[in-house]
Amino acid sequence: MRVDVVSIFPEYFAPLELSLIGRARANGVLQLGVHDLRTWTHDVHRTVDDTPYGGGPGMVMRPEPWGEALDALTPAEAPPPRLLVPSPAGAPFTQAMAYELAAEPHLLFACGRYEGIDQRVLEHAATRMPVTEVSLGDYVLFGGEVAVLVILEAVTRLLPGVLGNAGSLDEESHAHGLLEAPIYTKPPSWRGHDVPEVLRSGDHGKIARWRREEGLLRTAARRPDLLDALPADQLDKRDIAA
Ligand SMILES: COc1cccc(COC(=O)c2cn[nH]c2)c1
Repeated sequence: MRVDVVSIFPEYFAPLELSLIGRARANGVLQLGVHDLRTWTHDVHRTVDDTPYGGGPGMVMRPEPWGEALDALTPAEAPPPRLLVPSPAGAPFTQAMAYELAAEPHLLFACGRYEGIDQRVLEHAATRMPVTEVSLGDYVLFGGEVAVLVILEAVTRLLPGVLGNAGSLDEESHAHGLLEAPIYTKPPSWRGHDVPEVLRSGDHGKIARWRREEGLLRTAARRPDLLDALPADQLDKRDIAA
């Protein structure tokens, strides 16, 4: 997968050299390009923002530098990249979207700052490539950079060969639309707290049932919204005989 990121703070992405994403790059699973938006400015002050039409606080990112940046990063002959714009006004980012993005050959991230990017940038881009504004949650950050780090981590770990034990993918939270059950390791007793007996029983059927039950109870307690989203056949309300 190729990923390009455009930002006025390209140094935000230095950490990507480290940890798993660094390994993904090393073994060629991920090609990452980080670009400074100011590359595509031509004035002596390298201006990327201006005041908002219609008034209001803050500044807006000008369309011209973005237009030239997206042109430069959208190769004419190859299939167009998918443009992702982290934004408080975006569609919720979910594990399902992470899987969807992990299947894309080329992602192009636009990091907004200030009050945002002139809307015409997205309108024009949409005539050449798929454009998705994506939200990580109902709060406002200074800019899209941190959101891109989150999305890239969620997506990269789904790429083949990035996670050592692929098994850990299909049992994690949100893999089945539910929260994961509690997990334990040695010692069997620690500061008076014991590991649930069932997990040490060796009865794998019983363990699987216990984990599903615990996952359902946790989901009902912390994320009832996820229960409502479950396909009917996956959830027998009696399962949560609390
Ligand atoms: C595109 O314009 C802007 C403007 C301001 C901040 C940002 C960064 O994104 C967020 O703040 C965000 C993403 N998910 N939840 C919050 C983008």
